[in-house]
Amino acid sequence: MRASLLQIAVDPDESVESRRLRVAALVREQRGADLVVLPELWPMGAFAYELFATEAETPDGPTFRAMSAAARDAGVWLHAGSIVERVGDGPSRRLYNTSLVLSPAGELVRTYRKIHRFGFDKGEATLMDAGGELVTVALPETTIGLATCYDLRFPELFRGLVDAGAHLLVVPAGWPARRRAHWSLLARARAVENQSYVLACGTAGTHAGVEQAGHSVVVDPWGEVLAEAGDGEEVLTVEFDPARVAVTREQFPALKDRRLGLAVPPVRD
Ligand SMILES: O=C(O)CCC(=O)C(=O)O
Repeated sequence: MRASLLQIAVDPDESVESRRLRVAALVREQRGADLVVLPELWPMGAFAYELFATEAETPDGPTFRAMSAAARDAGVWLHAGSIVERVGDGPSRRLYNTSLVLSPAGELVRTYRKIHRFGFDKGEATLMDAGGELVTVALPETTIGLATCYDLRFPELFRGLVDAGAHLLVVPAGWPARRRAHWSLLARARAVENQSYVLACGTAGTHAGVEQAGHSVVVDPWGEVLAEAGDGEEVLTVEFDPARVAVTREQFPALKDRRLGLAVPPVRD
């Protein structure tokens, strides 16, 4: 299986529409890949909070239309990263950080609304609503499980995806450079503990004053880094055998030793 991770530079001097056209052209260049992955909120940037409302769109909006045509022209499965999804209008309007997965025919196959919102008492955590549903997608070669950026810090989400049949965990992100070490460490941890491939695709550049970590990475089910990007915009292409997940889980069957339902001891003073 061949995957291309497009580590897009998100800089404020490029308009959202120009970036969409540029990214669509990059996706078209990936003909021959089985899966192409884009980062989180690449149209405007994960920290461009002031653009969330104005650039919010529905899952069949301008980003989908541009990516649909590009996926079809390239004949690839496309994890199109995430958009700010708008649901409803007026006072009842809601926003979600929503990933889109498209088939090689350009159809929208599944969406995933980011479950863990980042920012504590500001930013995404206050501007967006949280998703509540684990999402997997069956591709011809393997089953992928979806997570987004800050989700990477929550191992129980990934264990849920594995229980739902995922062999390959796809994590689009807009991770800041300041915590790059966490990004690399957590991507490997999620791969090792879940005996799964991890494809983690971040952004490059600086937007809203936040330098992005880059260093998109592909980790195999043994925790080995198969490929890692640098700091700038880059296409990271990697070939791997999805069957290695089943082999790893059989040869080192740690997942079978899980002890579920352990009683929580009472709190003592
Ligand atoms: O967890 C982190 O350090 C970064 C998370 C983040 O930037 C995001 O979810 O947008």
